[in-house]
Amino acid sequence: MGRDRAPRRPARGHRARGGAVSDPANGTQNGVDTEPLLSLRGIGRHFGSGTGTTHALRDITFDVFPGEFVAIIGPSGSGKSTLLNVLGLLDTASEGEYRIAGSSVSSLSQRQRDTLRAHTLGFVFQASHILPGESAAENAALGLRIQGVALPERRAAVRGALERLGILARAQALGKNLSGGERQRVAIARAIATGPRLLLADEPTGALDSENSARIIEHLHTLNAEGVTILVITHDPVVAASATRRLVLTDGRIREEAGVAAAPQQEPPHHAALQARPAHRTTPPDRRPARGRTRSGIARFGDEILEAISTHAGRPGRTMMLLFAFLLGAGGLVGSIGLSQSAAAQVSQRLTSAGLDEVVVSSLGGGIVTDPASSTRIRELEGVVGVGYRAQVSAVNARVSLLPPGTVAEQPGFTGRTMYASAEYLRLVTATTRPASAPAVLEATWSGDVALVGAAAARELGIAEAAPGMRIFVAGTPVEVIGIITSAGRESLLDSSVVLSPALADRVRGEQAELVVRTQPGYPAALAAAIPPIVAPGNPGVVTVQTVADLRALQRGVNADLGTLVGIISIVLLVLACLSAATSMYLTVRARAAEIALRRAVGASRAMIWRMFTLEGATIGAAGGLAGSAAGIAMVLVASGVQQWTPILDPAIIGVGVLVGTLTGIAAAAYPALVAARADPAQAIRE
Ligand SMILES: Nc1ncnc2c1ncn2[C@@H]1O[C@H](COP(=O)(O)OP(=O)(O)OP(=O)(O)O)[C@@H](O)[C@H]1O
Repeated sequence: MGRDRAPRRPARGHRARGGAVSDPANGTQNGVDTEPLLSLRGIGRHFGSGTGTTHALRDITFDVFPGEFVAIIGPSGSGKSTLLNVLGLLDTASEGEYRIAGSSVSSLSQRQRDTLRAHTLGFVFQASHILPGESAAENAALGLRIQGVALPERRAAVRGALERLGILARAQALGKNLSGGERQRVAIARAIATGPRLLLADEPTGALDSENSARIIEHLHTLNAEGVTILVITHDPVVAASATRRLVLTDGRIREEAGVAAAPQQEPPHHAALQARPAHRTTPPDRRPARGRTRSGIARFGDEILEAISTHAGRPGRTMMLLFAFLLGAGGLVGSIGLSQSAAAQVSQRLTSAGLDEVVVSSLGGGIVTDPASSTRIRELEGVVGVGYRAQVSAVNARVSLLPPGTVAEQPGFTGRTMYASAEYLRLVTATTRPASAPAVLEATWSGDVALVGAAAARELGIAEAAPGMRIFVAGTPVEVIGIITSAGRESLLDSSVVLSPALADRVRGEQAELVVRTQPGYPAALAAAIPPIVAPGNPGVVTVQTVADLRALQRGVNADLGTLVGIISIVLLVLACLSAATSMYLTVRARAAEIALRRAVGASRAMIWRMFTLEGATIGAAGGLAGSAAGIAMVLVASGVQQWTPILDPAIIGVGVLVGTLTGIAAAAYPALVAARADPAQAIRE
């Protein structure tokens, strides 16, 4: 259907029903177009179902021929916008047949509909839907960008369109700085830059004063005179009067306004601008720009990335928030990887410094270890360099303070370690003291209750120097500080330790007593086997011997634990970053509904919209990842500096940060991009 025969293309004042088509072979008669550009037969559109059904359009039948200027008028709610959306392929009719240039739209794929919208149709909306952060020229180029038209052609077409609308001088002004009239002219420039055959305009003068309205009407007529078919929805009687044909919609039904054939010949009374309206042409010239050169896939992708970046630049507040979310995620990841690697290296370094020359002996209950005979027997074994003694004192037992307990209301608790150690132990771990003789004094039982204090412990306790009469209190007992450990040697914890003399052992209980046996290189394994029967001949099973080989297994365990911990922290941080970014992007999609609809209207496919938001996520994620890498590296450097570790920073970690940021950005954008791609443009354009 839709091919009712009529003798020739009606010049003006067509019937509302049964528009004419003749000569299907070429659609012309004597050089005059006879095939309708638009043909509607029995079109209906209803929303909802059952008793709540709204019939917005009912049995709409009419044709629009090339070169016509048709006004659709009607009261509010009569279905005008719905009709325009159906005509513009932003919405689909519930029933009837709609043909554009002879092709039934119901047989077209979504992609073909997008292409048809991009190349054949141009839209001008009541709210001009100008992108506020982009210049007038960039706004006008939107359709061409979506079509992938090469830059020189794009520039030329945009320049031509802006010039025709008399707004070239404002080409570089941002959309948000344009006046209402200027916006609408840019919107028309955007619509015509792609060289459409049909311009669909919804209340193009609705928000304008009479002077600006007159200019817009003039421009529409100039375009019409150049061959663009115009279909305009309007409440403005002047626009309606200037059309060559008027269709009236009432309650979703259409009728041709009686006696309109002569209407276009009359000059509208109060728009002087229209006096210059050119005569209506029957055969429009083909105004479509040559589309020989479109951008290659890579160049288009580059354009899309630039567009994503420019979108971020146009919304600095939101961009900073998103950037911060990704910065935290990627920074946490990079920082925790760097810190765990540095910490693992530190553990390795400790173990290496323990070297292959150490055996640690402990026993159940500790009695065997504390027996001086055990040390003497071990010392006699081949390969033994020395035997040192150490024992921990639990914090509960130690209660170290500078002033006697109870003399001041509250004393800060000492957070370091309290231990017993023999002078030989201090020598074996190569600790140094001031005075150098302090370790020997520590062991001499006649010296009474004395202690050595590590440099960091001394700072914490507020001890400047070991001096006669300088005391601390350990479990309420006054203890003289006889020296400061100036260098902790191989046992770095000594720095923050208080080392007590054995004379205190009867009042302050020690635990985990151990003998540290320093050996010649290569002896630990043999000594580990030899020591238990020597120190506990009757029951060697109560003796535990640890060598560095055991500690290496421990190191692997520690590294694995650190790795797991880092993994969990990183995943939590990334998930949080992803969730907060996804929320923000989802809100953005909602806020940009009109922009999405506009892009769909000028020909963007669903895939393009999906790509646009995904690229926005990827670019902000990559930027956040880069910033996060920098922050993470700074964190590792600062923490290592404070801990006096050697920072371990693999340069590849920057790449990891950027990659993880990008992937998180894509993941965050996935759902919002899908929502955007699926958005109903007809619905969004109303909002
Ligand atoms: N998505 C929708 N869901 C439900 N009802 C809808 C939807 N779109 C339009 N309608 C209804 O269809 C009818 C026609 O609406 P439409 O917006 O096309 O009218 P209009 O003539 O353009 O009105 P106005 O001049 O006020 O913009 C109205 O009753 C409207 O509420």
